[in-house]
Amino acid sequence: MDSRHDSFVNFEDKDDASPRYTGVPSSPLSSIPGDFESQSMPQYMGDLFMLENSMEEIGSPVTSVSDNAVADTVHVAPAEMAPVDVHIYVRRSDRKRKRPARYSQDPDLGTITEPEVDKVPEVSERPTKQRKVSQPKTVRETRSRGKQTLDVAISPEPVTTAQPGSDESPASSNEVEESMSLVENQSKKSKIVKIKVDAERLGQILHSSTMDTSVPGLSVPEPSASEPSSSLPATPASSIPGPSALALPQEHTPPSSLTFEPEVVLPETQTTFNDLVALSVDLTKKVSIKQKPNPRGQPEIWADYRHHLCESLSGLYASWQGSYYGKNGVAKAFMLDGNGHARDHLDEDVIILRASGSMAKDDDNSMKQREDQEQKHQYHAMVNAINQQSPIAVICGDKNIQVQSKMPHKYNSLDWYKATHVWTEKDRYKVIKYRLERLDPSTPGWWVPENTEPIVRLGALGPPVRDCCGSCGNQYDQLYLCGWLCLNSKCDKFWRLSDDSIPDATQLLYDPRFLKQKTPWANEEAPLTFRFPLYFASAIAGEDYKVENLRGLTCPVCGKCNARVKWEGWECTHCGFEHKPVMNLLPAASIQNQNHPVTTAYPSSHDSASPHIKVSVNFSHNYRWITYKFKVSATEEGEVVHGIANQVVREEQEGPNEMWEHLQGNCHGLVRRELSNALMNSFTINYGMPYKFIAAGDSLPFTDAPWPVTEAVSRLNWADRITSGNAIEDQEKFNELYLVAYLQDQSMNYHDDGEKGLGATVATLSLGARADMGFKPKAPFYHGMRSATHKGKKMTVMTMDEPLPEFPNYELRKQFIEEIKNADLSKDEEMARLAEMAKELQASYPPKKSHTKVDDYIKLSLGHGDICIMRGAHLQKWFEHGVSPKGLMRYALTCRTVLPGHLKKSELPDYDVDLVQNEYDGSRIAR
Ligand SMILES: O=C(O)CCC(=O)C(=O)O
Repeated sequence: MDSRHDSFVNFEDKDDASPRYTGVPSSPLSSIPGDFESQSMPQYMGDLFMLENSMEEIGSPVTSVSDNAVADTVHVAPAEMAPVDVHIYVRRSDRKRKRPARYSQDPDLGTITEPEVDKVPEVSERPTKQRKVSQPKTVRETRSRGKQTLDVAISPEPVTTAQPGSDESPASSNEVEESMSLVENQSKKSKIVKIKVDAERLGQILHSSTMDTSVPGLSVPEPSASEPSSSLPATPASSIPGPSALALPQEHTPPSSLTFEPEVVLPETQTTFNDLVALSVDLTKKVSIKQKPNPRGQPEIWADYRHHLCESLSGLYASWQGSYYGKNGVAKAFMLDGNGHARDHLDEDVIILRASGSMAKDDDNSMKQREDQEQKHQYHAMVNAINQQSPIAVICGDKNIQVQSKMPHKYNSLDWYKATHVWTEKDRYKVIKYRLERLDPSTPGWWVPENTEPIVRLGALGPPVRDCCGSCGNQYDQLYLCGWLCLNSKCDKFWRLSDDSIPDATQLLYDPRFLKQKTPWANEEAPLTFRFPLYFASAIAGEDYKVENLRGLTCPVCGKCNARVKWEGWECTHCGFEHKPVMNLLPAASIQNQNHPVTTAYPSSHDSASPHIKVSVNFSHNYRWITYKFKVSATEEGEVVHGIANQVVREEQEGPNEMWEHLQGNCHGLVRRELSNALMNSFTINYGMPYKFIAAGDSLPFTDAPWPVTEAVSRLNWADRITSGNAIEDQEKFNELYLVAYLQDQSMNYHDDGEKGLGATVATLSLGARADMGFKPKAPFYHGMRSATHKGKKMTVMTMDEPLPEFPNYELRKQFIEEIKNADLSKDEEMARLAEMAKELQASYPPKKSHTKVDDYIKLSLGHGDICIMRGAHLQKWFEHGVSPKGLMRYALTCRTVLPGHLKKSELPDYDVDLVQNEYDGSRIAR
């Protein structure tokens, strides 16, 4: 199989060690010394992020208003705590009410969907009663990050529960339909009191009483005449955050028909709870992709294909498959596409996402989490991004379910973000989650639906509730309205509510104060625009061939990402923008390696070969000709010849130096071919007979070729003759030349040139940078095992190919092959036996010895002007070769003989492929 296209260009700086295909972070965690879990984080960062086991102290007493919509308890702080404030209210329950804001699985979306519209905390089926609650003592304000916040504790005084006009008996503490948990730090000592609260009604009351209607965007209904809102206790809206600071959506305004119980005190923190539920539901609403509204704008950059995106944004986002990109241990970018985690969130300013990894395909082919996510490199890279205040770029795919609007393109840049929180949650498995906040939220993002206003702006709700774990002592923000949770995955209270229960993962609603908090950074400037500056040719020789200067184009006109496909420069396939700076060429003199100077003497060899390879050497025409002969199968031989050129060869008239310099300026039409959602690594062009693996018609006549092409064909024919001993009239002449131009770091993966209908000899002239070329037997041949599918079942079976003596398990394999040949087995029996044999072969390998990897038999070091000839009808069937150049720029001019009959009539070229030229005879370099 031809796998030469499998390698993609990594356009990043040379020092980047990141893998090309995966979302695995690129770099070692060099910036994270030792055991990260035990590190203290800087005090000044304390407000900005949550980090497991970080030891930052916030100091202020923490009160958490907590409740999920179905939890039943009010946690009351112990009596000795001071100050003690009571904020409980009552309502009549509404047993008909739908379940609270909760997520449900929508088969259409295949993911979580918006909660039910009627979003109120769940109520019990029990009859309800009004409860009188003790009056609050004080409301204490504390200051946090320059904002007023409310610390609330609750008095341990008894709770009365008789509702006026109700004949129901007081509810027991078990009769709670909704609760709010007000917890002081010493949660272990908390006393639990259960009350009924009608959140909706409460919301109504509060809307009509404490809302500051002057807040822009706030929609508050006029209180109706029947509403005794004037009897509300006077709580200056200006003194507290909460509803006065909320911009509540109209649809969550409660109905105005309910009556108010004047004896109930309305605490401000409580005030927000019901609104918080509604707000949370509204903020986390999800709409199916088809129903998403149009965005108000367009992304700065966009792409149709992942490889065009990655090549254009390399250095910022170069993850061909994964959703995450990091470099040197710092998170750089995320790609958000598909469904994500159930509680992923993406609004105009905030993103919550799950760490990538730990997923595997389920039986139904969907990706499912299969194991706990651990705090690995990606986690630490996010922590580094937080600590270093290093912005993160976010790209959104058109399959993203969280984003509020329809994505105009397959991939769209969103914006730059601050990483603010990393933490661990738990569903079935532990999940690592991140919170990102827009770096500059001053103007609405382009993806905000047109004609809409944000529901609530960043920071408008004040800071989130923060509490401290009674067991591990760590402090965390409260993430969900169900209550505060310890997020230290090593703590015995991890992911437990204050009553020690584990929250129902399907019922979790984000606390809007957590979602919408504002995190100040010292510098909130984006480090780059997504439209990268254009590259202009450098005056420095060779600079234009450097990998970082080859990255794709983020079109300055339309924003489309276009990989660099043409040798001549960049083109936008959307708007036609072109950028073709004239490249500064590398002179032949620059090829000389001062450590290994090539002189007029026969150059020394830098090749290596396995001991079983027969090596012979000849010297002629200023080439050192080394021949490597080896068995390519049990019955056939093949050879690889390496002609190492010296200075005389290189400097010959129309020789390698002149060819090299001419080709750089005159070989037009080189392209990186687009093949099944990838681009071939290097630039290529084909002359003469069409070479099958390139689409027919992509070949040019030799008459259109620059002179070094026809010169190379002639020289390679000559080299084949003098190394094979064939007379010119017996020679199967080359009629095709495939020219490959490798720029820095481009390479060709292991492949064979065994397309059917090709002659037995393939020869290459190498120009420019030195390259390693490896030859090895194909893995199934070498190890005697291959994968097979039999009756729909995937299995590894032994191959029946006769092994070579140097292969592993040589004797055993021969014995097995004989056994199969002599046994009279049905196909099923044979496959079963071959599978058993493969197991036995595997078992006989020493521990840690790979049974898929194969080492090179021969490694050539090809220099400028060198010739490589592969000869043998079966060499390409059993062996493969791969090339990795080591310098800035290299050409390989490879000739084959495309035999008559190889191409269908329709594939035959409509030009003459015969080379009318003088045959090269090497006379100028004879020695
Ligand atoms: O780059 C080279 O030297 C060889 C190229 C090659 O293997 C091919 O064209 O198939």
